Amino acid sequence: MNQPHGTLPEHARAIIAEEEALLSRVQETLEAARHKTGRATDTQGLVAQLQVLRDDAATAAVADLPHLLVQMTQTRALMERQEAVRLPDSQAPYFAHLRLDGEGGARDYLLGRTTFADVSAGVRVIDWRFAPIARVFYCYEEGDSYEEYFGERLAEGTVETRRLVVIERGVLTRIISGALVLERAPDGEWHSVGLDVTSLQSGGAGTAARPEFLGTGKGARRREDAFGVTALLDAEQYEAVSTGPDRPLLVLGSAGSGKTTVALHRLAKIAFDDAETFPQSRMKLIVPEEGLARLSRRLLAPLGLGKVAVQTRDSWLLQVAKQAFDLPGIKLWHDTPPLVSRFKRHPTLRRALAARVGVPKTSAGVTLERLRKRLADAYFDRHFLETVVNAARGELPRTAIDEVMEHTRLQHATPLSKELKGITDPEMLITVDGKAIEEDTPYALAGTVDLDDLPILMFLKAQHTSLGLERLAHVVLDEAEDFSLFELFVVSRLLGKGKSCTLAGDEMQQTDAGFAGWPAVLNELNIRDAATCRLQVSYRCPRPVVELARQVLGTQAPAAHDTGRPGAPVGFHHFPDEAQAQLFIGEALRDLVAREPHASVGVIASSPESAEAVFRVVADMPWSRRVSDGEFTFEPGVDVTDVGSVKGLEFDYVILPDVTARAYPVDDESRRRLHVAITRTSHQLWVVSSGVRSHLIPGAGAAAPR
Ligand SMILES: Nc1ncnc2c1ncn2[C@@H]1O[C@H](COP(=O)(O)OP(=O)(O)OP(=O)(O)O)[C@@H](O)[C@H]1O
Repeated sequence: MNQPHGTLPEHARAIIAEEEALLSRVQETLEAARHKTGRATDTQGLVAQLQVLRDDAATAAVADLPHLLVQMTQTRALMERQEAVRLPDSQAPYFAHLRLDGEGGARDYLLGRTTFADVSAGVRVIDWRFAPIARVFYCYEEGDSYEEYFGERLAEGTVETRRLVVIERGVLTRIISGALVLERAPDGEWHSVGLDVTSLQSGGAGTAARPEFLGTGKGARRREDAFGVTALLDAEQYEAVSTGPDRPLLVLGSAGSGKTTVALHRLAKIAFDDAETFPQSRMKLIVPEEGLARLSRRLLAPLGLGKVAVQTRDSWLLQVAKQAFDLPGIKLWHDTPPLVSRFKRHPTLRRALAARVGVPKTSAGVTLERLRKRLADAYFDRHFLETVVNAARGELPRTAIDEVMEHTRLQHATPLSKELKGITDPEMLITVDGKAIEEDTPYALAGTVDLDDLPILMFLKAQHTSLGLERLAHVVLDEAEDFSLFELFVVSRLLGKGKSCTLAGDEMQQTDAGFAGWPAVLNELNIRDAATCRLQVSYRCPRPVVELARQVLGTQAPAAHDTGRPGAPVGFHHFPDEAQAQLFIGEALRDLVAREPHASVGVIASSPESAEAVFRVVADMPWSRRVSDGEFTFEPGVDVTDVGSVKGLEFDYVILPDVTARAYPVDDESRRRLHVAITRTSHQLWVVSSGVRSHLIPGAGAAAPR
């Protein structure tokens, strides 16, 4: 597959020469522009640039006009604000090369992150968000005829060249032209290598890896982030990204199909197309977990969206609740029993509570404390709780009723501090180990509010009066299947009349039972007319992983459209006891990290406790990290974590250390949890078990567990 430069065919060498010459020209032109703006005072430099642009515009072809006009507008705006001109980064000024043969003859366009044109030098770097040219790039193949509106006028022509290029630290290192992939080795020699576009981002094609051997060579060498996914968006994704800013959009698709990618690129395009209506300060991304919040911030920065606020659902809820109730703080209880939490998040509670509230008569009594008491009345009403549980049709066990009542009783008990207010000596309110007297006792719950209650309390308040929340210009909800109807209700209050929002989700990844369904989600947000796109291509996971994930889902699995690219087979390893399994994992990790020091590895346990146990075997290694609060660093190395923390994330290698019958019993929720863990894999997956292996893994025995 590997063909060195000397033996490359003539046309491949011509492509390399052409791309290298083009890059040199761009870098020289950029250098000159930088020199010009650096020498003059800012304003003088801008005036000069505007003059050049005007001259260009006077002689430009139709296809050039739109981006020249954009650049003129931007330059004028900068002049008004007395800011310096932003030029593309000459270390990586663009990521794609498009040559169009149209009415004015052949023209080269380079897609990058910042627009820059010097038409006299034949240099046109176009921001990928800039519609007419970008649309041709994303929606047409080399050799296709195109017909697109450039401004008011219809432009026609042929796509002569469509190439992806990787420029790292100012050097061209990769060219992809159709099926031809050319790579520059560190010694400067060019080679032709095999094509696997879908895995470009993570390093290359699948190899003939064996299931019992961890490692496919992907993490052996350092990978630069030069080849951003922006260059790879497929036509379907680009269409979704280009949905008009006012239209709500629901992005659906299986794990790793690019939902987050689409949502974030849409945000970038909206901000670019109409920065005045959609300033970054009024756009927000809300995600269920800290790990995904951190990843999203990293992905937003190169898209120029560093000022968009990214919040976890919990921190967002607390922030809006404080605003809605005009309180500096709310005493939260963070250890809500899982069943109580599930009850409070279930869609049937939303319906039952709406019916119970009835038509409000007065806006008096909407303080947090008053509403908290009213909500407690409902939680103490056994008949009401039974109605909710019955309506859930088996998704909520009957034991939830007593658990909710007991939990509410503890939260509404008189705080110990009040009961003991006769005691004036503060020393007497401290235990021998220095803790407050109610700590670690049921009294600690007294006077607290569950996080899950915050949206319910806001819902109750909104029945009487406005929540007084600041409106947002655009909201993105990632992993939208994890938002309860009450939370969506609060989101709808943030959107106001605009309704500009993007929801990305996959019902197969809901972490707890009780997803209301997409129609109910859209209904709650009052966006029944939302555009919907269903992404079909599985980009993250190789085929063996996709197939296992589908088998684990069983009858819940949606119809298959695409089963991913070829890749390493899944390794199944079974041991009589846990200690053996952990030692085996420790050895395999040491070996892998020695061979592939730049790989990212996720050891994803079924629970935090199990993650803690596995971590012990590698805790002393400098490359191992125990990630418990979503504090991922996204550096090479091994993250030992649990399935509750990894939604939306991905690793080159994934090891599931405890796929036992106890950790993943045969029920729908376990199926979805295991499916989430499996689909974090971008290269190779190992499923490790001890004792009794989970029956969710198909062909127990046939898949050669050891
Ligand atoms: N068109 C594409 N070509 C190549 N890679 C892509 C493409 N679109 C997305 N990817 C890559 O696929 C991976 C998964 O993308 P993303 O995280 O957006 O998927 P997702 O559907 O949100 O996943 P999840 O369901 O796990 O949340 C990322 O590495 C992303 O960069």
